[in-house]
Amino acid sequence: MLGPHPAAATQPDQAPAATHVPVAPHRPPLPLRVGTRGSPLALTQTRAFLRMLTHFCPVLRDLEAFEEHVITTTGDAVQDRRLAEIGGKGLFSKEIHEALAQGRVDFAVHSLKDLETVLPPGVVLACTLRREDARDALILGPDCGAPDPADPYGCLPAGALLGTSSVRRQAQILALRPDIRITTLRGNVQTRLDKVASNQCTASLLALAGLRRLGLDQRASLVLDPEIMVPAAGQGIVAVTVRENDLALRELLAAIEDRTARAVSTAERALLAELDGSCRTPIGGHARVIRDESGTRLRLTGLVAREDGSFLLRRTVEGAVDDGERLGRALGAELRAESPADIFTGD
Ligand SMILES: NCc1[nH]cc(CCC(=O)O)c1CC(=O)O
Repeated sequence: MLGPHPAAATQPDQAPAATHVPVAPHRPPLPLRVGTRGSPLALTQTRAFLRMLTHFCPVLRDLEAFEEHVITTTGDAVQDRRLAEIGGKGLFSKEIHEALAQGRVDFAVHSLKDLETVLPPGVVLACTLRREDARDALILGPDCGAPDPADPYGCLPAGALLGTSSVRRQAQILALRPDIRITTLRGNVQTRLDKVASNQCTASLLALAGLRRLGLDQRASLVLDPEIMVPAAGQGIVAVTVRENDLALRELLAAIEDRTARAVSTAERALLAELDGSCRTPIGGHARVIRDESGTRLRLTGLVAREDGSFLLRRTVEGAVDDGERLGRALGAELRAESPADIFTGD
């Protein structure tokens, strides 16, 4: 039914200027085909983004304007092993970007934190959307005590079984509570909540952003201060990728970009790129735009740790809002210089 997509055709340069064929820059060929993962969170994010795009761009206010293409990624297909053991980057985006490069979809919506720092050739980050809360939340099961913000892990009984597949969360909690045991917990957000509720693990840690978007944030027993639990780079930000040469779509998407989200994600992703850890290296990155009497600036916190929590290094730097790339690189280099080398080589 689709046939060759109009975007694939080159503009006829033989069209005589006298005909004044209107080439409206904001009217891309329809339908626009959006690539997305099929998890409830991915679909919720994708549909919210399409609503926003429609609101911004009235020409798309047509039910036929979009076509949703659900693409299963390696990260979706593999549920029984720790992601860190599968190895490789872009586990949640590789197949989607193949579809983009091959012209099977026109753009793709992702959780920025699942997007590799170096995108495949010909693919660019078209826009970053306003950040939802970047913090992690503690999900407590029936064996836990009452949550106390002054002592966030005090509610976890000795030897509690924490369900997580994130080495970043694991390392940070073990640094404060070495008695805690870690068990791999994968699957979508609802599955993980169910495993805590049914006591298959004592507690878990999830991004508050995902819970909020799914309307499940009442399940967050306690939200962790980013100083206690440094979030992942890009956590809470939805990002859209597009073909580098699709200038019309890039222009459209750039217009709805949230500039603060771009500034913080540039810094966080530059930090991640500089550290170039394996996915077994616990790394956190969290930037904020600070506005006070001394002006507006970017504050970036980075974290490097050992998986077992026996080493944990956290540093914060500040700089100009538009200098995130340099700031992230500099902080990454500093953290790397101060960490034992084996953390990055995985020996
Ligand atoms: N791969 C898991 C993933 N990717 C993005 C989110 C949450 C939403 C976000 O960070 O924007 C989650 C779930 C979680 O970490 O709890």
